[in-house]
Amino acid sequence: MGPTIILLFSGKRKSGKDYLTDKLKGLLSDKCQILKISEPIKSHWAKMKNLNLDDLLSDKEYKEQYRLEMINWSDEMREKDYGCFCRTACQNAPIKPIWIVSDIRRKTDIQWFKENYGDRIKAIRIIADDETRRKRGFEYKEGIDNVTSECDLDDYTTWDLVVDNGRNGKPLEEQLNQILELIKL
Ligand SMILES: Nc1ncnc2c1ncn2[C@@H]1O[C@H](COP(=O)(O)OP(=O)(O)OP(=O)(O)O)[C@@H](O)[C@H]1O
Ligand SMILES: C[C@@](O)(CCOP(=O)(O)O)CC(=O)O
Repeated sequence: MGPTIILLFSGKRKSGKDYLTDKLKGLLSDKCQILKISEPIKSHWAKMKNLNLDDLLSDKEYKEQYRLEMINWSDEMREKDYGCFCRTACQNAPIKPIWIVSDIRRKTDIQWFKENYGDRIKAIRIIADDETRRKRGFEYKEGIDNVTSECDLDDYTTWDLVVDNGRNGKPLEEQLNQILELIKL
C-alpha cells in the first residue's frame, strides 16, 4: 500500500512551487508529505562539495551558484536511469495518504510516476508572469532557463489543473480550494 493520491507540481523558477505546496501542506498537515525530486540531487551535492543542504533546499539565492552543475550531473544520471531520483525520493518518503511532489520538471518524471502509481497521480502546472517572477528574484540565465530542466514540460498539455500564481491569479484561498477539489477529500 502506498499513498492514495500523488500531486505532481511543476512550474518554472520562482513560479511559486514551494510556496504553494507549503501552503497546501499547512492545510493537509499530517495527511500529506512533501517530496522533492531535487532532494537526492542536493544531498549528493552537499556531501560532495561540503555545502549547506538546508540552504540548497531553501528558496535562498545560495542554490543558484550550483544549479548548472547540479542540472548537468543529474542529467547524466538520468540518461542511465530516468527514474533514479524519483525512485529515491519515494523510497525515502513516509507513507501518507497524500504525497505532494513539489518539483516535477521532465516528461520522464511524469512517465515514471505514471508507470509506478498509475491513475493515483494528478499533475498541476503553476504559472506566473515574468514580471512577478522577477520580483521574486528570477533572473534569466542562458543554459539554465532554456534547457530541459526548465522547458521540457512547456509543451505538456494534459495538466489536471493549471494554477496562475502571478499578478492575474485568483486569491490564494481559491487556488488552494481548486487543488483540494482535485483531491476530493
Ligand atoms: N503567491 C505568492 N505570494 C507571495 N509570495 C510568493 C507567492 N508565490 C511565491 N512567493 C515567494 O516567491 C519566492 C519564490 O517562490 P518559490 O520558492 O515557491 O518558487 P519556486 O517555484 O519553488 O522556485 P525555484 O524553482 O527557484 O525553487 C519565495 O520567496 C516565495 O515566498
Ligand atoms: C538540479 C535541480 O534539481 C535543482 C532544483 O532546485 P529547485 O527545485 O529550483 O530548488 C534541477 C533539475 O533537476 O534539473
